[in-house]
Amino acid sequence: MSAVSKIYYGAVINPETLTSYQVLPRCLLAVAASGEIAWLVEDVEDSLVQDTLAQKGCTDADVEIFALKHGEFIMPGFVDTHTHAPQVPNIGSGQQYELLDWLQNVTFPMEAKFSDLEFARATYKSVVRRIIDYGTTTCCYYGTLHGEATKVLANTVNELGQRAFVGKCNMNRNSPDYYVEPSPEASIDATLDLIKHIRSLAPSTSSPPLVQPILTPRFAISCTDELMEKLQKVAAADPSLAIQTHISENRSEIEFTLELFPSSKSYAGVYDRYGLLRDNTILAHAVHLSDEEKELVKTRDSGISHCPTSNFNLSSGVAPVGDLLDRGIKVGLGTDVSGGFSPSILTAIQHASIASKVIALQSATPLQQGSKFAGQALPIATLLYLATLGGAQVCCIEKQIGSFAVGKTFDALVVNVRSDSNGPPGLWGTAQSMPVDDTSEGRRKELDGFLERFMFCGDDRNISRVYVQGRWIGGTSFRH
Ligand SMILES: Nc1nc2[nH]cnc2c(=O)[nH]1
Ligand SMILES: [Zn+2]
Repeated sequence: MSAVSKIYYGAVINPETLTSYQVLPRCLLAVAASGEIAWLVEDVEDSLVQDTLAQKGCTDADVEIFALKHGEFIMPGFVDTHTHAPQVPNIGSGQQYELLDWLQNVTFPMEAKFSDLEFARATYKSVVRRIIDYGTTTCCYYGTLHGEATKVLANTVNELGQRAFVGKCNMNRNSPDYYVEPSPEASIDATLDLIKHIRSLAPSTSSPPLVQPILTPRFAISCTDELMEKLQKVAAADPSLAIQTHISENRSEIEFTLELFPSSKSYAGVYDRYGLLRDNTILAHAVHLSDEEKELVKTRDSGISHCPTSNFNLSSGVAPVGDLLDRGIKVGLGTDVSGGFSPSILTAIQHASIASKVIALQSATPLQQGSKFAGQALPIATLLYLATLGGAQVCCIEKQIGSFAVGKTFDALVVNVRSDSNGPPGLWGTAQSMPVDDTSEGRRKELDGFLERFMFCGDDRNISRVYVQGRWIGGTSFRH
């Protein structure tokens, strides 16, 4: 690890498990020039900061110290495990449709426009900029079916410094004539070319690289058997290559999938048959999986991207996240723009909470023995985990990001709930002055309250700084 280049002093929120997180009102955290966390001391009184720095061999002269104000805190950046960059211009339109009609009437016409590289350049620049400023430090992006436009997306992400997985859609059937790949061969050639391009972007210093390729069969409906066989070969030849797709989002979609693949018993069975369910596979939605499919997903160690905003907006249903968690399946959050109408993971957190409450309200039976989450409202700790460390697990990068520990990289947000953030009024309260109860317990309680209110009524105005790999890349205080 390189020498310490920056020290942060102040309140830190650090996710630990699905049911716990650390609330650290006075933390000293050191970041190395390489972007890794060099050391972290959890509880340091103001009067002891200089002594602690001296003990760690740091003097004011050689490192920059950023002291947070009262009402500011640091937390890990958000992980969006599923979104569609080319659909951002469609946000807020088409909510009258369910999935299959929405794709035909709203989504495919917009995605087709990305054959124009100038349009792709201008749109992706503003899309990625906005997603960073919303606090997403790692994002799993679907591009369009166009290889060249998806290279533009990958280049843009790389230039703006976000951590991401970027894939082009494989889709050679059940799509309009103006927006479909001509053959399985053409689909695979463009995919391999994109993978090569993205891997060539990697600077040799960061491991894993900031931007990684991801195999992206749009969904089973849009891929012929022949294309699925070819995708299987690409995946088998490259076990480190991540995979993303949609699964079991909408009842008509499931019915059609089973018609198209009559030899598979289930939707998950289709992907499994083609070797596409593995530990680095991200499955978006999983609203209507059978128990047998959930067991298959668990056995393969694939992850689920829970996309509650989209699931409500396209009337797809409510994913049984508590049950998935009880089964030990990895779960993260996804915005699924523009099925979802917000690119903010904060909105996904809020809707994940509401979704879990809808399930809890509908659960007629008392909790089953051994179930920790099913049928219950998800607590703050779980929502925080899904948005950060859970998402990192789904992407198989939990050793690098998702929480703060020595050796992990500093992918973080500075959250500001002070009135000078211009954030939502609900957050103002006493954040400007000193804590009402200036004891260690009082400070912890207050910080916990700030976190909860940020998660439930905060927005991008409350995110003043966004860091990826130690580098300041966005937020309201960032000069664009
Ligand atoms: N929500 C959503 N589901 C899909 N299934 C196939 N394509 C899509 C898409 O673009 N969005
Ligand atoms: Zn999607």
